[in-house]
Amino acid sequence: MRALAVDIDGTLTRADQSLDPRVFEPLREWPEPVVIATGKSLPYPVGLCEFLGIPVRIIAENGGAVYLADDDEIVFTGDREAAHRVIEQYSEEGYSLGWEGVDFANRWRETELAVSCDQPLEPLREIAEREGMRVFDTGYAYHVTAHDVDKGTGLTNITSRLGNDPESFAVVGDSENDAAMFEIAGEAYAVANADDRAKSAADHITDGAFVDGLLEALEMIRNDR
Ligand SMILES: O=C(O)COP(=O)(O)O
Ligand SMILES: [Mg+2]
Repeated sequence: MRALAVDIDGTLTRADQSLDPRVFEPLREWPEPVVIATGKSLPYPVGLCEFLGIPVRIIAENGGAVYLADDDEIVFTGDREAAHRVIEQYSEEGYSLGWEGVDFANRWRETELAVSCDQPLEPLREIAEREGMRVFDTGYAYHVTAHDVDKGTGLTNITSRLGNDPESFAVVGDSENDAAMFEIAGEAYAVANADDRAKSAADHITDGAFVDGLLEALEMIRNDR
């Protein structure tokens, strides 16, 4: 059976972004390592692994922060200063990060910055490009991220530390921030609600959306043994 890397938003969640309780048992019982790969900052996937009751193996911040319980080390990559420069210029043009109240999207974020989808995307992309950065539109946030960081580099980092390779992983996700890991994994599944970029990088597109799609993918991965 392959090891597993799964995205959070759009893949383990329902349409309202709440965790679908059907993910608990299959992830707990998966016989190979399970990696939670997300654009969210570290506390979210750490908490998720702890509440699921699985070892903490995570790719956070779109690959900017990678932690493995196996060697108990966090590896950071990215260009936080450049992300700040992008947001500074974006603010000068009259826009903002856009999060209401306390900004939990960025509070613990260490290698990139995330802008609310309420804000305009095009000026953000233009400024990011000028600063040598890029923007991932996950459908849940716009992430200002360095070009040499993505969930694919995160997965490569994980596999080099686990002593296997990305080919030994099956991955499931829903958006353009998953595409890089889709391209290097042994098998890649986009759930039906995935964006076009994720769908075109995937080997399979599930019939079901959200966790219906995840469960369908897990069944196919099990049967492929
Ligand atoms: O943080 C986001 O924007 C999306 O998170 P995800 O990568 O878990 O879907
Ligand atoms: Mg997602």
